[in-house]
Amino acid sequence: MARLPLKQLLQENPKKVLVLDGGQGTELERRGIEVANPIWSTIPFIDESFWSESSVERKIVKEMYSDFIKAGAEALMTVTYQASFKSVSDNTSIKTLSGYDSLLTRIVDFSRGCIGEDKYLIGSIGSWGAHICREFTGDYGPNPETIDYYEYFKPQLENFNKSSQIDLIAFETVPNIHEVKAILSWDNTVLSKPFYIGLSVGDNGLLRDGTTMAEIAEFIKSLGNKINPNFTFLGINCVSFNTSSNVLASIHELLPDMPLLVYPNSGEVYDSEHKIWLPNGDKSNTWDLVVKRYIEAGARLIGGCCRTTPQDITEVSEAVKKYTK
Ligand SMILES: C[S+](C)CC[C@H](N)C(=O)O
Ligand SMILES: N[C@@H](CCS)C(=O)O
Ligand SMILES: [Zn+2]
Repeated sequence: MARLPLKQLLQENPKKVLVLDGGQGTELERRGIEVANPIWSTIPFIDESFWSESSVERKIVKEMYSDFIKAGAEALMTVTYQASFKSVSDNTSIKTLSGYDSLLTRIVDFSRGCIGEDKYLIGSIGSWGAHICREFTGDYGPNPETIDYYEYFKPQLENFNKSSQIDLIAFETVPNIHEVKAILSWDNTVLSKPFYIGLSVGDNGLLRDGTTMAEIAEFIKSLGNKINPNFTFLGINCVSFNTSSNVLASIHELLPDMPLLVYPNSGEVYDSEHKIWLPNGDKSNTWDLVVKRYIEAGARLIGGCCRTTPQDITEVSEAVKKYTK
């Protein structure tokens, strides 16, 4: 394996900041793939025709990875954000656990083939809310504490745990405190490789369900040494570009020793009913400025989420080089 284990890389190089890719789902959409459906960006992988060398969609996915790498990405994600067993089995002809497991393994192996051995491959798992498009509201109904998050995540988690290709598991765009607590209650028999949690935070600096960053920090501190040692980064993703550096700084202040990650969206706002992005009224910051702030706030993994492109990652990568010299 050409790459060092991720934790070793970070421990041996305390100043190292890894550059992540941009938003895969919206980037595929920009390149002509129709993603407005219940399994969102995983849709191209479902039809058997994707796996033939002549597939146009296959070429698009390969080119996307190649362009993110050219832009400077060192860690790239599988396109499996909305590929939970529930989402896939409810909405495609794949109904069995074994069929589902084969699909994920195929996607993971294909993704590794696209990015090569020296880049890190992150297994993307969208939050529970993603399958009902509530990742930007955190509205998990009247009893979010009774949802069986483990049952929901288990098939995807087990596939990524056992995969030798996946370096890091990503719980992305998590908007609800009960889901955060559930994930952090799993020990290293359930989550047996490095993982992170990307919180979905509003412009008001609160988790989408209204929980403060201070409450989240207190909860993490309360776990003490019972915390799963594979918990590698905490951070934010798909938060607005403009507010992201303030939110990250507030988490850093509360948890100064926690390695952080950040990959904001473009600042456009998702209309979940029509599955379209509404314009960003105020793109007042630049990547150069926000990346500088992210690094000051303890970020070790920086990239872009929805509606960010290889051009954004070029700017992220240049800024990371500049501020980690
Ligand atoms: C991060 S959002 C743009 C993903 C898509 C959303 N869950 C949907 O299903 O429309
Ligand atoms: N990794 C996912 C996150 C969506 S919020 C994507 O970029 O498509
Ligand atoms: Zn996003």
